[in-house]
Amino acid sequence: MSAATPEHIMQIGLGFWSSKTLLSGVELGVFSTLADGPADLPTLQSKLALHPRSARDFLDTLVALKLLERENGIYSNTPDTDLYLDRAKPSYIGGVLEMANARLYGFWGSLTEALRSGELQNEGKGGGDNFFAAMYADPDRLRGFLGAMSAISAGAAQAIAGKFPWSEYKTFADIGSAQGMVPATLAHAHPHLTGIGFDLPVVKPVFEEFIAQRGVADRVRFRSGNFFEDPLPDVDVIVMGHILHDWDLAGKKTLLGKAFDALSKGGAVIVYDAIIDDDRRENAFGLLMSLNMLIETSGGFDYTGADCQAWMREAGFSRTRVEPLVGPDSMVIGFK
Ligand SMILES: C[S@@+](CC[C@H](N)C(=O)[O-])C[C@H]1O[C@@H](n2cnc3c(N)ncnc32)[C@H](O)[C@@H]1O
Repeated sequence: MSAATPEHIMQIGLGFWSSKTLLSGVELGVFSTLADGPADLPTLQSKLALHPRSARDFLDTLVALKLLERENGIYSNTPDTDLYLDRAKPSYIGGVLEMANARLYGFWGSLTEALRSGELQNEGKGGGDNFFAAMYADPDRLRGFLGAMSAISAGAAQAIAGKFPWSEYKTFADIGSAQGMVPATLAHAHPHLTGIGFDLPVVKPVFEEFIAQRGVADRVRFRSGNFFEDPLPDVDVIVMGHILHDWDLAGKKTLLGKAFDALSKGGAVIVYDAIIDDDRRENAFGLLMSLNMLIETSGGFDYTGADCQAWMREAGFSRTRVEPLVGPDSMVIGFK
């Protein structure tokens, strides 16, 4: 029998110390600055406008957290932070962390209140605009959010391009496409495919710019629409990534029913999210994501593969299966 220790409890209980140190590092541009070249403490203190009191503690904390390296007093990025946290590189994933720092970090402070009230705790608290309306009223936040979605979905997009039998299909639509990471990745990997990114009208210019940059504008088009009010495009495959978890059970079932109606016979729907394991005890990220939906939405929640397959069968899909993608994400496929 293993002896009890407080270590695990304390690591989780004070986990926000490490989290916020990284988020402030991204906000201050520590990693982008060091991507220009290694630097010593006085140089960084001046370039990052840090007060002398804690500059050394801050940078050495990042060293101890294995997010920076230090040799003979000279700080540099690790290979990971240089690739993923330098704003000048296309591989930058800091958009998600900037969003977490600017929004979620504060909103999660109200988790206890949310658990008691069942009410969201973000910009929409107290009956304001819904999450997307509030976010999309500000062009900078719109771009930031859509870019963050691309960073979150890049790995899943590659896995979906590799794991689904695309050679059997010709057309697809990505419903709630954001900037278009999934359509761009699918079109790039499979030159026989043509696709549609379907999202709210305000997303169009950001989508079209991204698709042109990726060189697939001849095969991927944008369609403006509201997925609760408008019909979904008639295609062979419908993808819904990080969509179903935003909505309550009725909304989830409505979207799956609309996908079934729009698909051609023999078509398929691919739903991906941080799908929770059926026993609801392993995928901590998926369960935390569901709490994040409590903070961010009025009825959204994450779900297991068994839940989603049952909803798909209820919508009319005849065969369903779950396949892991990358990290905490899995896809649930339903065949019409
Ligand atoms: C959480 S993001 C997911 C983006 C992308 N599928 C991914 O996985 O990275 C949800 C997307 O749904 C879009 N959306 C929200 N409500 C919508 C609606 N009623 N009709 C169409 N799109 C909507 C948002 O604009 C946003 O791009």
